[in-house]
Amino acid sequence: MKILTGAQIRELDKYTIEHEPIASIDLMERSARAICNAICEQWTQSTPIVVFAGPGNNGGDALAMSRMLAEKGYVVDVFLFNIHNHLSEECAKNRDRIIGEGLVRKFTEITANFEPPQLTEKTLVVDGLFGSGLKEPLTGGFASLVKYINQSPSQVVSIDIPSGLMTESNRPQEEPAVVKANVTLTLHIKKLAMFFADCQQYLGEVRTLDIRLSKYFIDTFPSLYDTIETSYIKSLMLKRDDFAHKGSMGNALLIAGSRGMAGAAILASKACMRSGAGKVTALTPHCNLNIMQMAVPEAICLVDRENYYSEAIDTDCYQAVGIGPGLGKEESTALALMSQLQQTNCPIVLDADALNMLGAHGSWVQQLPNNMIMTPHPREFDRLAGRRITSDYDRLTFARDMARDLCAYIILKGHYSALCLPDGGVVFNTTGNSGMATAGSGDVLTGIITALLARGYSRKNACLMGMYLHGMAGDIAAKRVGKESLIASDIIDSLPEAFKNLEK
Ligand SMILES: NC(=O)C1=CN([C@@H]2O[C@H](COP(=O)(O)OP(=O)(O)OC[C@H]3O[C@@H](n4cnc5c(N)ncnc54)[C@H](OP(=O)(O)O)[C@@H]3O)[C@@H](O)[C@H]2O)[C@@H](O)CC1
Ligand SMILES: Nc1ncnc2c1ncn2[C@@H]1O[C@H](COP(=O)(O)OP(=O)(O)O)[C@@H](O)[C@H]1O
Ligand SMILES: [K+]
Repeated sequence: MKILTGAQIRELDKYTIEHEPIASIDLMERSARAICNAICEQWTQSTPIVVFAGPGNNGGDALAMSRMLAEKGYVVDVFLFNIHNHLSEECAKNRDRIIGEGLVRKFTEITANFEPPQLTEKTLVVDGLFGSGLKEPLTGGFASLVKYINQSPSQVVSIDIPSGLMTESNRPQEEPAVVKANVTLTLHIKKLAMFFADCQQYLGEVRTLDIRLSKYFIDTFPSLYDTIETSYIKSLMLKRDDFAHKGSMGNALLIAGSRGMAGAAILASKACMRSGAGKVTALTPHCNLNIMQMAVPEAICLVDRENYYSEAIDTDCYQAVGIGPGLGKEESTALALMSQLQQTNCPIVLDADALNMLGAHGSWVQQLPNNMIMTPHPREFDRLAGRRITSDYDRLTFARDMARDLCAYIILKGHYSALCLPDGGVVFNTTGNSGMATAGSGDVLTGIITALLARGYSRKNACLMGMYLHGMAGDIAAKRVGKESLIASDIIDSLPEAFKNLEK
């Protein structure tokens, strides 16, 4: 599903209104009906409802919804904020309708002073102050109202997006004036901010309500942001030839591990073997040889004479190389890494310490050959970027620019990992769960993507499939062992079932 910016959503609304065609006020009725139904599913008529409506169409939705809830027998008190004596056309029409019907218990239009109502544990607050039209952070009276809502013991439902939250960029504020919702009922399409970790505290449970906006517009309008579709991933699956042999199924090399970090190499190599590569070779320090051979007997081991990776090797016989898990950050390792990158011609995945070493030698990042795949978690990305980035939107923007400048594939890892492509596009992954927040999960991802590259998937497809399979295996593992007990090996153990799901 594409993700549209606030400006694009306004165009989508406009296009739907012109081409369905449907009057703007009727589209608002449709949104309000969907919101009303969602609330009725979760709260009974015995719940007193307090609605805060703003001056724009978000407020219009809230007013229309209040009328519908009142028609269904809910006790509704409505506060419409019209401080500047200017309401959007649809908001004004809905104010007139609400007054005309007279079904809500109390309707107050605030033009100056506001006496806040009592909000109790029983009250349901509906926040329809501001939606996708918010232009800047809330201040003054609106900020005080948001604070009042957030300090109350009431449940809060936000219409479209919690008021105060921007649809895209939200920079850290000292005292953020953003409603903290328990449930966000977002209209038709999730907003970009909903994919960021730093916005989750405001969103609560996000439910997307279908308001039948133009499918044609969404399908044909170019968008920078997209989410992975299962059907698309299934369509990418390469068939195994009946006459396949291990030499034709890809030879993958992993450069991983150092003294005390054999586990990273083991996890990456096992995941690589489980992801379809014909042969996996691990280049690892001599001190880890025995444990590697015992833990992953299927893998071939090449040995570095030091306790860490110290020397680049010839990679001509491999179809893909994964570098980084547990590598350590010795200066000679960093030099070996740079030399390796210059002399390796096949696709390369850079993870963990490989990224940290590049970050520590700032100028090296700009010298990277084209087409690198990088899989940083947020802190690793900040090291690569050479500065502490304070918002998830800024980090994503930085990663997008870096992917374009370096012609690289950057997977910014997180709950919704984001693949930034050389053409400037971003694809969010939708599989995976918090059980995967456990050491070694990232090493598994490196192994999976390296295997897929060796198998012959393009860089883009290996990244998409890798993120998806990794998350799906994590979801299968969470069902089996629960999120609390999940460890990285469980993700590997669930890879067979994840692959089987894609073959169905
Ligand atoms: N038919 C449709 O189009 C549909 C629209 N839909 C609904 O409409 C919502 C979008 O509506 P919207 O575009 O009217 O914007 P909205 O979020 O209500 O805010 C605008 C108001 O806020 C004000 N304002 C802005 N920033 C401010 C600030 N910092 N501090 C204070 N005020 C500020 C701004 O003032 P102005 O800049 O105009 O002076 C204006 O008055 C969307 O989220 C969805 O709920 C759905 O029903 C689907 C069909
Ligand atoms: N809350 C979460 N939801 C979904 N996926 C997660 C979550 N936490 C971690 N992951 C996934 O687990 C992996 C963790 O990688 P990383 O931080 O590099 O771990 P490590 O360095 O320990 O191997 C990433 O692929 C990430 O997307
Ligand atoms: K809102």
